[in-house]
Amino acid sequence: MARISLCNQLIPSLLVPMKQRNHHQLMGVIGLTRGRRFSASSSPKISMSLKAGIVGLPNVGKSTLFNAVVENGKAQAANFPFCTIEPNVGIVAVPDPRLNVLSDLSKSQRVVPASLELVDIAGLVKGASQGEGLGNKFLSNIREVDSILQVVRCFEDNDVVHVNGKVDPKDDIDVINLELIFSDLDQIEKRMEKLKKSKTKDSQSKLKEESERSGLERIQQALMDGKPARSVTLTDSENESIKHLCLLTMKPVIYVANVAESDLAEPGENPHVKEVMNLASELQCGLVTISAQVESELTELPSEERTEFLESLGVSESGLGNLIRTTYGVLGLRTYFTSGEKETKAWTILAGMTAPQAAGVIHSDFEKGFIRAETVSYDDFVAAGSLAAARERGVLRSEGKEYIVQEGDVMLFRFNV
Ligand SMILES: Nc1ncnc2c1ncn2[C@@H]1O[C@H](COP(=O)(O)OP(=O)(O)OP(=O)(O)O)[C@@H](O)[C@H]1O
Ligand SMILES: [Mg+2]
Repeated sequence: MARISLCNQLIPSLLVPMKQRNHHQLMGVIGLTRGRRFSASSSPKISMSLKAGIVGLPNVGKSTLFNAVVENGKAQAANFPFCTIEPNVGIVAVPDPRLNVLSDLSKSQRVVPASLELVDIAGLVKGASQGEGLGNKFLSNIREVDSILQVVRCFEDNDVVHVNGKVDPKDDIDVINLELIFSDLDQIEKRMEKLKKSKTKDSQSKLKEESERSGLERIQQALMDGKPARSVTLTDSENESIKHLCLLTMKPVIYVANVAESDLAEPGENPHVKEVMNLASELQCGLVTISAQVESELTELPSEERTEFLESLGVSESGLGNLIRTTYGVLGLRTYFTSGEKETKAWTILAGMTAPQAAGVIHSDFEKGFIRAETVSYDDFVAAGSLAAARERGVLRSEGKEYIVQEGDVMLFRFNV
């Protein structure tokens, strides 16, 4: 079911027990994320946080981008007072215009967007997988993220030093990819040694180990050919058995072409960007063009001056919304909503999740005691104006345990505890 391996936990760790018993309609929960508590009575609540790591060579604009996104995320979602957990980890809201529409219709007291956690990882250099430039430490930081945003320098500026002396996106991408590949090869080798020595007798575990071994052998071959692990088609059991290794080249990648402000209006004219575009499609990666410098300057401006500045550069909006939405999409995530007077909230699930699993994202009790879900598509909800009106029109459906939650569903769960 889950198409991607998420090393970072997907389901929110713990939720405070519900006070009431028996049949409930869901609403108002309290979530704990990474040891931080966001109570229902104070405004910020974070449903499920997935990590995206900003990766790249040194001095390509990673921190500039991180600061702009996090600063902007804060400004956009003032309901995240704990935005920055550590200096280089920030939480950003996933912009979604549907939230305000739903909130207006339901006259909600607050809006809670889905969120992403962004990690600014230090620059990698050639030899990182052998420990060069603290490489092993940085590579282990990458192991903990769910997706990789690889910043690729596409701007020329003699005042900004390039570690390899010239702007060359293909070379830069190759350096990073090779280090990730080396690191995975190293890890696979160690794991294979362990599996060789395994004395497992029980047949179930033996089968598992067999799956792991065959999966790893195929990945190893691909890596030796310079291809990422994600390019290998694995069986479900192979996929499952290798998940625990959190292989770096298994993670989805988005290239972030960092361009000069003069290239923002027509990025396709820049030969460096063209090169990154070709590589992105060849390597099945996402692509976003952005100017980290411009985004960072935008955060310094009062909001009324931002549009003017963007217009002077020939663009109509900041690239950050697109970057965050693309990251969310590349992770194979879907959004469903709950919407009522108290709040309208976007919940994050994986594509293919059933109604009970989606309910479990809010609270594990909702999954255990799931009875049914009342659900209506976003468009039908908006046309009707409310859940009650949707029910009267006959567009609010009652769905059971097998229902696969669809993008944009507005849901109400009935459950028993
Ligand atoms: N699009 C751009 N156009 C021009 N200059 C830029 C652009 N993006 C970033 N820079 C400049 O590049 C320099 C390096 O940026 P930054 O510190 O963000 O890099 P970094 O990748 O985080 O580096 P490190 O790996 O060393 O932490 C800064 O001076 C920044 O202003
Ligand atoms: Mg930096």
